[in-house]
Amino acid sequence: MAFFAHQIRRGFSSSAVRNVVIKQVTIIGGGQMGAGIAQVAASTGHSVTLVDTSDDILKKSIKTIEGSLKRVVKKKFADKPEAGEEFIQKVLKNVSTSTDVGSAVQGSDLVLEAIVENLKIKQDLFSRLDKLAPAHTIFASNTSSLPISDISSATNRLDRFGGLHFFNPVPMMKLVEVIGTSTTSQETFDSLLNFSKVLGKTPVSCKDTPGFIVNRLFVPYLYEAIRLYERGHGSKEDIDIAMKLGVGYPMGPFELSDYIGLDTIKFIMDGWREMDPDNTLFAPSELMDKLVAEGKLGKKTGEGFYKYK
Ligand SMILES: CCCCCCCCCCCCC[C@H](O)CC(=O)SCCNC(=O)CCNC(=O)[C@H](O)C(C)(C)COP(=O)(O)OP(=O)(O)OC[C@H]1O[C@@H](n2cnc3c(N)ncnc32)[C@H](O)[C@@H]1OP(=O)(O)O
Ligand SMILES: NC(=O)c1ccc[n+]([C@@H]2O[C@H](COP(=O)([O-])OP(=O)(O)OC[C@H]3O[C@@H](n4cnc5c(N)ncnc54)[C@H](O)[C@@H]3O)[C@@H](O)[C@H]2O)c1
Repeated sequence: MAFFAHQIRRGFSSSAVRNVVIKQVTIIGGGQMGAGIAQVAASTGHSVTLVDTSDDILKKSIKTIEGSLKRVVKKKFADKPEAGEEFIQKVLKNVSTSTDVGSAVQGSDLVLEAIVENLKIKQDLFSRLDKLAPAHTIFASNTSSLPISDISSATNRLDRFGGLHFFNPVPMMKLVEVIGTSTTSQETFDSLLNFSKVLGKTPVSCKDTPGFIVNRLFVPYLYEAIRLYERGHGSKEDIDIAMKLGVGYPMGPFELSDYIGLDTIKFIMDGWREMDPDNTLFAPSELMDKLVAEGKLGKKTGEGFYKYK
């Protein structure tokens, strides 16, 4: 950590902004990840504004949050259902929704982006936000696979920009990867670390390298699983059982891929192949391409490697 902090500090710019205690959070993108992050931030007393492109999507996000909170209170308030209901209402009160990013970022200490995994779309969003958000506001991206420095390059707040990579499902997964680029200031990095802790998560410090820590190790494993299956070395059911019972993973690679979404996975792999075309690790999978082309994207569409319903 000392070495890493030193590396980060080297890039510290002359910004006058000091440690920001994050109270008010704007989350852009109310999908799987954005809704989960909004839930956890609101549950820990933050004032959250969730932004998406339509009111219908935002209604669905709030329904998802409500459903997940019900699962949380079932355990947390097992003997006190009234207290559980009170908790849910209190948390929901902390979340407001908006389709207007301009007004949503006013007064915000942190803008956390969890929209589609597309560099150009993320850059366009942040470039716009940079002109609208207060000077002290920290920007962060939840990207799984894009360099944070490529996203932040669309802004003039390089010292107040970092990565906060959460894991799916956010309410259950304890880890947050905190990513500092060579220009992220120490103050910004510390604010993001503290924020992750206040959310009840365990942060780890990462450099802005492909896949950070988890996905750098995880992607080769997932991809080798699909190749094993394509070569006929094992059924997907047996590969899943093997990894659950042999290594203690809660989900096998095919179950997990269906859970993450095959479109997200394909998007990430296609992007990495574009950046490093000769790396055999990122070679395309016929089966994955076929499933995505057929709209079999995993749990969310009712079918992926497995059928649901
Ligand atoms: C195959 C080839 C593919 C190649 C592709 C390569 C490219 C890959 C690219 C990477 C993609 C991006 C990845 C991303 O950047 C990073 C990630 O997020 S990776 C995903 C990490 N997540 C996991 O690994 C999840 C592992 N699974 C689990 O931990 C558990 O299975 C689970 C999800 C917690 C569910 O638990 P289970 O025991 O299985 O099932 P239950 O339903 O009984 O749940 C247990 C317990 O948890 C409560 N719960 C579950 N979900 C929620 C929720 N959303 N909100 C609230 N509570 C929840 C549930 O109620 C249960 O509570 P209990 O009954 O015990 O009180
Ligand atoms: N799915 C995962 O397991 C996972 C895990 C960690 C990180 N991530 C990353 O999190 C991000 C979001 O992933 P997700 O799975 O939640 O995606 P998702 O498709 O579930 O949600 C994305 C949401 O963003 C909205 N959106 C798109 N463009 C927008 C814009 N310009 N302004 C406002 N809203 C916009 C969409 O309407 C959608 O509701 C991606 O960068 C992804 O790589 C995903």
